[in-house]
Amino acid sequence: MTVEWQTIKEYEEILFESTREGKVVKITMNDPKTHNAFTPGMVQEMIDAFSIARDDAKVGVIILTGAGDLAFSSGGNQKVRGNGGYVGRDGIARLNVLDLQNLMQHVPKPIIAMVKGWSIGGGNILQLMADLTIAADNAKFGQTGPNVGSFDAGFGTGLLARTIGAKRAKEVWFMTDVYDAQTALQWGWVNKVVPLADIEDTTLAWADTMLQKSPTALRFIKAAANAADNGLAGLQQLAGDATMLYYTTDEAKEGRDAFKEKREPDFDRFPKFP
Ligand SMILES: CC(C)(COP(=O)(O)OP(=O)(O)OC[C@H]1O[C@@H](n2cnc3c(N)ncnc32)[C@H](O)[C@@H]1OP(=O)(O)O)[C@@H](O)C(=O)NCCC(=O)NCCSC(=O)c1cc(O)c2ccccc2c1O
Repeated sequence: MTVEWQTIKEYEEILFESTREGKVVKITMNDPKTHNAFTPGMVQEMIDAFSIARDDAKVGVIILTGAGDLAFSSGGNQKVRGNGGYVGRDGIARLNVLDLQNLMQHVPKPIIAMVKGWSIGGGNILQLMADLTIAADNAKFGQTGPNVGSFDAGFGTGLLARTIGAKRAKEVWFMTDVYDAQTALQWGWVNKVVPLADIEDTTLAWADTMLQKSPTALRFIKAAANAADNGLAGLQQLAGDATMLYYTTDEAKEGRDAFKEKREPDFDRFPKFP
């Protein structure tokens, strides 16, 4: 089925669109001539788009994908790699994809990676950071770091090991082989494999299902799923969500209002639940 996408904001290196009356947004890495390799500029644009999606209370699900049918992403653009990182329009070398990885874990809404073709290097780590992955039957997964003088020893190694198992993660990094979609499915690297022609419909069907669920429940499940692995940062996320909920209660409002009204708070009337 053809889906109508509306542009939310114009960028140079990504597309940022919405459908379902703004409830589902799609961020598309848009440089098909390099298999959607990312530059610092493209990463900065994705950070901006994810931040907009995070702040928009209408948005329930975020899709991350690559332009065209041949690639999700081939990772960091080696043609702009300098010394100490990837060099952006400002001439500064940086690894700002690490900021994007963190943001993807902090955005309190489900992120679906919609993977067609190559999912390689840092691109594959972005699909790993997504909460769910729908892969087309032409998808190919792998890490190339040791071939090109790079590695991601953070989420790219640790989260991969937690996702597909330590032995398999080490194989992926040490051997730098390419794995097809069925193998990725069997290893728990992706959630579902569908024919290429069906991938957008399937991804939207999953998004539609999640839109029917309690957004607060999904928010806490995402935070809880990441909390133990992320130490105090994971606890901070979960605790921040709890504080946000607490602020909506009459009990918390009483504390705020008493301060503003220069009186003692009356917390005695609130139940002490078991
Ligand atoms: C992905 C491929 C296996 C596809 O091979 P294929 O034969 O199908 O296509 P071509 O090789 O002919 O590619 C077509 C066209 O695209 C250009 N291209 C492909 N990938 C990149 C890339 N990553 N950067 C720049 N350009 C790319 C290619 O040169 C061709 O254009 P021409 O004009 O030259 O014809 C194969 O392309 C491939 O292996 N690509 C490289 C994959 C790779 O090594 N990626 C980088 C890994 S490192 C990384 O991503 C990374 C990024 C970070 O930001 C990190 C941050 C912190 C820690 C670690 C990081 C990290 O590891």
